[in-house]
Amino acid sequence: MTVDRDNMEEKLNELVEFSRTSGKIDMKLYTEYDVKRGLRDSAGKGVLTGLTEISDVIGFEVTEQGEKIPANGKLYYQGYDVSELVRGFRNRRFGFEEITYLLLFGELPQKHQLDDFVEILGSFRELPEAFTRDVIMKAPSTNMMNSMQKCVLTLYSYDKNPEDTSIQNILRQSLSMVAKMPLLAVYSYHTYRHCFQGHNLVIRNPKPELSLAENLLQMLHPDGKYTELEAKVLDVALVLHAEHGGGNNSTFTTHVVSSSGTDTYSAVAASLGSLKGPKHGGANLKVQEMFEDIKLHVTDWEDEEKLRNYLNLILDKQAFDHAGLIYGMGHAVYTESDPRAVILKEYAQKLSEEKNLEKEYTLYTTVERIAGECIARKRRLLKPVCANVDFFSGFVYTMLGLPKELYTPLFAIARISGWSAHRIEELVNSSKIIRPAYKYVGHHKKYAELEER
Ligand SMILES: CC(=O)SCCNC(=O)CCNC(=O)[C@H](O)C(C)(C)COP(=O)(O)OP(=O)(O)OC[C@H]1O[C@@H](n2cnc3c(N)ncnc32)[C@H](O)[C@@H]1OP(=O)(O)O
Ligand SMILES: O=C([O-])CC(=O)C(=O)O
Repeated sequence: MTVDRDNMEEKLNELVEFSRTSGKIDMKLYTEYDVKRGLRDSAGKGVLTGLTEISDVIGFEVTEQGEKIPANGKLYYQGYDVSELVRGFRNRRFGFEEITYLLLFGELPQKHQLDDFVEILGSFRELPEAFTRDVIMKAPSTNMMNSMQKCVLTLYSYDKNPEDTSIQNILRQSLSMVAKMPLLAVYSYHTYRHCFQGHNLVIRNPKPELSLAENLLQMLHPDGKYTELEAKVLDVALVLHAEHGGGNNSTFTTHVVSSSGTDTYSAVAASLGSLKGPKHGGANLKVQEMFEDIKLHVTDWEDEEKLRNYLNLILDKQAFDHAGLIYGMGHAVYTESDPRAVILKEYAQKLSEEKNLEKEYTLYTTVERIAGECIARKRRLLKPVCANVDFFSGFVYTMLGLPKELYTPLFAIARISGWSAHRIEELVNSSKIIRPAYKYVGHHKKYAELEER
């Protein structure tokens, strides 16, 4: 049968129109039934759906009178202030491994415990035989997050015990995932460059004695070389992205999916899908694209008025991707500041001085300042809007020579530690399937035979 493409397009367009109109719900009903849209109350506060000891995300202070006021953000991993943790291992190589241990087991490791843990991770840092050829290089993708999802799902087939949801088995699978994630990302990237851009394909093996950050860099660069500074900054970035409470979209996905009793590979693939979204981890790539767009349209970066006008056009859906969002700005919890953005901003400043990119850094900080005001005014927000973790990360990665295709995968390489800790916490504590309610607001109808419709 030959397909009439034009006719098919028309038929599909009709269905598109049905999809647009049939599911449209009157916004007033959300208020009438007090629906917690986005699982948030009318003040924007998240609905309490779980308890966790893994991390604490703080965006407000409570006064003696019990009033909640915006404050500089604080983030604690298992009770430890993340800013202190980052300062604490300034001169050590395995910050991310140490933090992964902390998130999973609740305490900072002693020296011998960290050494053993690094050795265990190193032993998992290899792919099954011919996996790169048979899985990563087959049906390559232009998006590394999708490529990683495919790889994660396929690793199920290579696991001799994939379905067992005992904590022992889930921990084994989780550590294996933490160790393998950089390989999946970097090899997917090399494959993409080879298949879509015609570059030579160089696959470098991981080295068990190197940290995860060092391994990532040595596998990424064809000559395997990297500087100590590059490895250190990347290690810090991974630590800062490793965990953010149970309510963030990808970790909540981990909770939802794990609560059904599914396997680890399915849970990780689902969380990767969530993290990819531009309102979540995918924002780091969007920020970079947004800045390219701003630079194209506002030539004088010091002209604050022109920058403000352009940001307002973005918010009015008249510029950039027409989504009405200034990426890298705003957060569901933080108000005055996101502590991770504060740290990444410091690195951005230092690196921009080294690379003679001070003008670019100033553009970022100007947009950061103006965008907060513009968003608050346009969206009539009473709380301050700050830069989030995604605002400076892409700029930092670019200065480290990391390609934009790997920005969101880098987030995933880090956040797998948090997802794993939360998956275990979900299964240790709760046997209750997560199942909120949706109120039916349609109309019941009488069935009509095909000929009578
Ligand atoms: C790792 C991370 O996930 S960090 C976040 C990364 N995402 C981004 O940077 C994308 C841009 N930012 C946003 O879209 C939002 O700030 C989010 C998704 C991060 C948080 O959204 P919310 O929890 O709804 O934030 P909040 O309650 O403060 O928002 C209030 C209103 O301001 C809007 N708003 C908040 N930030 C922005 C922004 N950067 N640009 C435009 N509008 C914004 C929200 O869309 C919301 O409008 P709505 O009520 O009509 O939906
Ligand atoms: O907590 C959130 O909503 C988003 C998130 O994952 C983060 O900021 O790291």
